[in-house]
Parts: sequence; C-alpha cells; structure tokens
Amino acid sequence: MVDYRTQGQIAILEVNNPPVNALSIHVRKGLDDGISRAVRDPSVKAVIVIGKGRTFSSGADIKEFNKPQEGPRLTMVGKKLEESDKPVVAAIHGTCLGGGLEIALFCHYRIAVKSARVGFPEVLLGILPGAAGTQRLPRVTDVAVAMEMISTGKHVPAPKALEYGILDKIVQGDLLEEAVKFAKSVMGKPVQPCRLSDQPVKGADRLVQVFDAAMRQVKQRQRGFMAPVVCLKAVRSAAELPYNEGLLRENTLFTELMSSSQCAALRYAFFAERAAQRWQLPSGASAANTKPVPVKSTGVIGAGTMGQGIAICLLRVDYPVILVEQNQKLLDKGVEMIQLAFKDAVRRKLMTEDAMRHCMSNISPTVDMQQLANVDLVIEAVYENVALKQDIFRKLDVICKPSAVLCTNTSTISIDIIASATKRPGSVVGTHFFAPAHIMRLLENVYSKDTSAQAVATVMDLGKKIGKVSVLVKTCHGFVANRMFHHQGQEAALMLEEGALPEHIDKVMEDFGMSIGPMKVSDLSGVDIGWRIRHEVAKMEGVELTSQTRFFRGERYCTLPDKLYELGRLGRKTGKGWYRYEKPGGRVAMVDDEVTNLIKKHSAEMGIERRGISTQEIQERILYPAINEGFRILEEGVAAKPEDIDVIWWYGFSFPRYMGGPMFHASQVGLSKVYERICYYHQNFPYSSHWVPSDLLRKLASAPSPVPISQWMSYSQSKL
Ligand SMILES: CCCCCCCC/C=C\C/C=C/C(=O)SCCNC(=O)CCNC(=O)[C@H](O)C(C)(C)COP(=O)(O)OP(=O)(O)OC[C@H]1O[C@@H](n2cnc3c(N)ncnc32)[C@H](O)[C@@H]1OP(=O)(O)O
Repeated sequence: MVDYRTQGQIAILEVNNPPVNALSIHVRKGLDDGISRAVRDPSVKAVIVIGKGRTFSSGADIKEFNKPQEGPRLTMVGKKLEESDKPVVAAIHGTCLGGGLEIALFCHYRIAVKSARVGFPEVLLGILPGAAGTQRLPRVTDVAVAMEMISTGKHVPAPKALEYGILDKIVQGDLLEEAVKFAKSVMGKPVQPCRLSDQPVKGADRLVQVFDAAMRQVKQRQRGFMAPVVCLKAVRSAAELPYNEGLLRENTLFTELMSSSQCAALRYAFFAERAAQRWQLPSGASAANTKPVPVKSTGVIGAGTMGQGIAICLLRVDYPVILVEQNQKLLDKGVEMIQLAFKDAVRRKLMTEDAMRHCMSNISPTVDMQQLANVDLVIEAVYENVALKQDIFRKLDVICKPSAVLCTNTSTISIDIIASATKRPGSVVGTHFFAPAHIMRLLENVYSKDTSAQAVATVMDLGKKIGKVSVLVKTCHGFVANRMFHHQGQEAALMLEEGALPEHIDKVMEDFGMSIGPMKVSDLSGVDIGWRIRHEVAKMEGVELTSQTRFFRGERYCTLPDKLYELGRLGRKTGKGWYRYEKPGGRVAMVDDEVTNLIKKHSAEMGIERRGISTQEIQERILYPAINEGFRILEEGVAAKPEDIDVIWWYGFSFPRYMGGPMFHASQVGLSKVYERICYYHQNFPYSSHWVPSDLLRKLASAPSPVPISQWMSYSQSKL
C-alpha cells in the first residue's frame, strides 16, 4: 500500500492503492511506518511522498466512513510528517484531494506537475476537511481563498495553487526526478519555517468581512445545505483560536457533520452516481463487455429549442453536426439561436472567440435529410408526436448507413413504437435530454425490447463525452423521469383547484430544498409540452380532451393546465405561464393576478370550495406520488435500481443531492410511514391511480425491520 525505498540520501514513500490512492487503513499505516523508518535512518536526509498510478491521492477512503475507524488517524500520520526534522516533500500529480491535500499540507514542501489539481471536496460529501485541513489551508494561503475552496469543494489547477501559495513549485518532466532534485536542494535547511502549525493565518485582519460575505453567498446558493456553513465556521476558528484549539474545534464540527443525515445522503450519492455508469441489460450485456460504435460525425433533426441545445452539446466537444430542419426559415432561426448561445458563453468567459468560431464551423445546416447518409449517429429532436417521429425514422431507415445509431429525443413515447417504423429496431435508442439541453447534466438513455447492446454502449459513451450523467432505463410511457414527474404535475394541478396557488406550492417545495418548485419547472420546460403529451395520449385512445373533461382514463382530470395553454401562457418562453416574467425568455418569476383569478374562477366553475392546504400536505402530495411511481418503476424493471432513479432526480429535476433523491428520502422517512400516508391519500382520492400503493412498497413496508436501499430489488420478485 506504501512502498518504501531509498535513492541515495532520500527516502521515497510511494502510495500504491489503485485506482485513486484513497487513504485506506493500510495506506495510513504504510505512511506512518515509512516516515518513522526514514526519521530513524541516519543515512536519510530528506523524504518524498508520491503517488503511484494516475494520481497522488483522492483523499480518505469513503468506503471506510460507515465503519469504526481503525489504524493510525490521518492527523497523527500528518503530525509525524510535520515533526520530522528531515525535509518532507509532497510530489503531486493527478488529483490531490481531501485527506490527500491534508497529507501534502503536513509535508514541508509541495511540488506538482502542471496538470495536477488540488482541492477539498469534502463539502460535497457533507463533511469538512477533518484532518487539520480547515486549520492549515488558511495558514498556507489567504483565509478568503481557504473559505472559498473549502466551502465549494472546487478543484484548483496547479498554476492557480502556486499563485495561492499552496504549492512551492511547478515542475516539468519526470515528477520523481524533479522531486529528488528539489529534495536535494532543501536538504539540511531548517524545516521549522515550513511547519504550517507554527504559522499565523493569512488575512486574519479581514476575517469578519470575508466570513460574512462567504456566509451570505453560501446561504443564497445552497439553501438548507449544512456542510458549507459549518466549513466556514471551522475556517473562521483557525483565525480566532491557537492551532491546537482550532484542531479541537474542527474535530467537534467534523463529528457533527459526519453523523448528519445529509452526510449519509451525499455518501450514498457519491457511489450511486458511479454505480449508474455500470449499466447492464437483461440479456447480460453490460458496460464491461460491450464496445460502443465509434462516432465521428453526427446529425440532429429539428432546430427547435431541444435540437439547438443538443447540437450545442455535440459541437462543444468537437463533433461535426449536420443540422436538419424542414424549411430554411426554421433552420436559419435555429442556427442563429445556436450562435447566440455560443456568443453568450464567450461573453461569460466560458469559451474563447476562437473556440466559438471553431464550433460554428462544424455545423452543416440543411433542409435535405439525405445529407445524413454517412453520419455515425443521428439524434431526432422534433416535437412530441408519434406519427411525425415514426415518419422520420422510416426515412432514416432508408437514408442512414447500416452501422448508424438512430436516437430519438422523445421524453415520453415508447421507443418500441418509434423503432417499429424501421427495419432495424436494434439501432434505435432513446436519448432523452432535459431542457435546456446544453445546460442540464442528465441524459436518460432508453432501450427498447430490440435495442442492441452496442447502441446502448454508444449512447452511454456519448453521454460521457458530452459531459452528461447518463442513466440507462427500459422503455415505457414517460420512462423514469417524466413518468414520476407527471404525477407531481397532476397532483399540483389538483391542489390548485382545491385551494393552493402556484407560489404556495413552489415555496413549500423550495423550502424543502428543491432549487425551483414544480410550477416554475413547468414554466421552464414549457406548458405546451405537457399539453401536447396529454392530448397525444388522449388522441391515441380516441378521446378528445376539452374544458368539460372531468375524468380521463377513469381518473380525476384537472383542466387548469389546459386553460393556461389555451391563453398562450406557455411558460418562460412566452414571458407568461404559471407566473409572469420580465420578458419572453425571462427568468424572474412574478406572481400574476391573471393566474390567481383564473385558478379561483376555475375552482368556482368546478363547484369546489377552496381550502387552505398545509405545508405537510403539499410536500406529501408532491413527493409521495412520485415515490410510489418510483417503486412501480422498480417493480417493472424500468429502472434497474433505486440509485438510478435518484441520480435522475438530482440531475434532471435538481432534487437536493444532500437529501439523497426521492427514493433515498423515502428510506429516511421510513417506508412504513410513506406507505401509510400513500394509503391515506388513496382512501381520500380514490380517482387518482397514482395513489394506488405499489406492491413493492407494500412488501418493503411490511418487512420486520427496515430494508437497506441496496437490498430493495431482492423484494421485487418475492411473493410476500
Ligand atoms: C467515524 C468514521 C471515521 C472516518 C474517518 C475519516 C477520516 C477523515 C479525516 C479527514 C477528512 C478527510 C476526508 C476526505 O478526504 S473525504 C474524500 C475527499 N475526496 C473526494 O471526495 C474525492 C472523491 N473522488 C473523486 O472526486 C474522483 O473519484 C476522482 C477525481 C479522484 C477521480 O475521478 P475519476 O477518474 O472519474 O474516477 P471515479 O470517480 O470513477 O473513481 C474511480 C473509483 O475510485 C473510487 N473512489 C474515488 N475516490 C474515492 C475515495 N476517496 N474513497 C473511496 N473510493 C474512491 C470510486 O468510487 C470509483 O470506484 P467505483 O465506485 O468502484 O467505480
């Protein structure tokens, strides 16, 4: 775990714990033994700590967090490194994160290659750098930099870290050779000035202003999230207390965070996100045994909002894009909007002018679908209409080369139905982007009964290349995201006619932790999208939805969203939806009397006496139908595991990660309680099928003791 060797008068401690040199018990022990041995050996005059493989160290071993801590503590190991009278040099490449950076800060010197990154990402796990990181970082750099780094968890590139004083030198060439040269240059020099515990905190005279400003920012950006607030308090204590007292304070705050439910949720999130990448099909084909089709050229059909966003995602990572529209006017408009989005990115310094020009030179706009004949992958992104999509896929089947992967950006329509229009259903796969497609991180990839493993591997790989978090799900109407979200929308509309207002519902859900409430989400994604989906489904079933419709498919139906649509209030894009916006495309949602009056008039027309709806009821009626549907989705194998559903909710609907996602949240509330409340609402609202309790939930709720989330799937086939 730590290889010890000497090179002349230098001892080299090489951490060797693949894949990322996490500081597991054996690594801590190896470092502890190694530094003791180097200190004891009179022939050793300097020590180098370096990482083998791809990285210096990714920090403490997160898998050890749930277990009682064994072996030497990181702070004890660090103390030994710092107390050595022989200079200790950390030689950094790859990432030097969390406990890894703490180890480096205990060393007397830090050198790194230019591509290295350092950081304290603990906050993203709901904790703080608890091995003296909060006390030592503000002693090596400025207190403001320390607060920023520790409360955001951002990785800092080596050149910036040098500027901040965290690194002593950036080296070129072989890191170990350079470290040996550096160690020789400091051999024999006193190490006292390099012991950070003896240094004052830098910028302590500006502590109060810096702390207040950082706290304001954290509370504004990350409402309800404890860790950043506690991180700032810990750094503050570095400036207010002597080093050893600061360490005790850090330890108290660390223990408080470590035992919090937010930390448990974030730890779960860390592994869930990685587990989602290890997809597997019922056939046994998986990420581990399937190669993607090489993609060098792409096509996008539809230059509307979604098509533009998808094209931007592809262009940004250098894919050439043939952009197809049905007429020149729409095509020109689409290209213009793409150009505007890139210009905006240049204005916000997210890309250079040169990069923008390069991206734009990679678009080939056309109204001729035949141009797609040679592309490796095409993404259809026209509006949600079965006949239209089938027609496009019928044409693609004729036009595209046999190896092409044919993707549809449908948000609801079964991939089986779209693929059936082709003679190659194995090549057809769903790639459900979320609006705005160039900003939202989620890509819900959808396989049909026929989709080939290679097509799946290709879109999962594409997701990674364009910087998305991809989750694979099985086809059904609405897939995972919209199938769950749809019930929230239904229930929100029903609460509106019963007595709530959009701003009440949003406030409750934003206070719960959602970054924006469901009514604002509806405005963002477009009121017309839901309208089109509802009316498409009705049409397929030979039903016409009108303002008189009270029941659809035997369920209570609320026509309020349809009324909003008929008024042309399509959401942000028209400047009016459930809210009023400062302009079409605006972002500032304002309560609109027209909507309040519309809702109240609607209730009166329906003969409903409006009532106050409590916070608890709003929260439960928004969350529990989605959770209940999540269990059905698991029962049906549409999602392979609860973790996949939660990943979809963080990245698709901004569900607060520190609450773990709807399925994790249900496990925290207790499945028996969730089940009992769903049964209660089912009794009260018998005409809403989303309140019919899921069988899997019932089984899990009646288990003699709470079933850990990792074991839920074992109950899906059980006969209980
Ligand atoms: C009472 C309990 C006492 C507990 C004792 C705690 C002592 C606390 C003392 C001090 C506080 C210090 C705390 C920390 O250091 S917390 C850890 C901080 N570090 C991180 O959060 C970094 C997490 N890792 C990453 O960001 C990335 O993995 C990466 C940038 C290092 C590499 O990214 P990439 O190349 O994309 O690879 P993967 O993310 O896919 O990772 C590969 C593989 O490695 C696993 N892994 C990564 N980091 C860790 C880790 N720190 N611990 C354990 N495992 C890690 C990751 O899960 C992947 O494996 P897979 O899931 O099996 O695929």
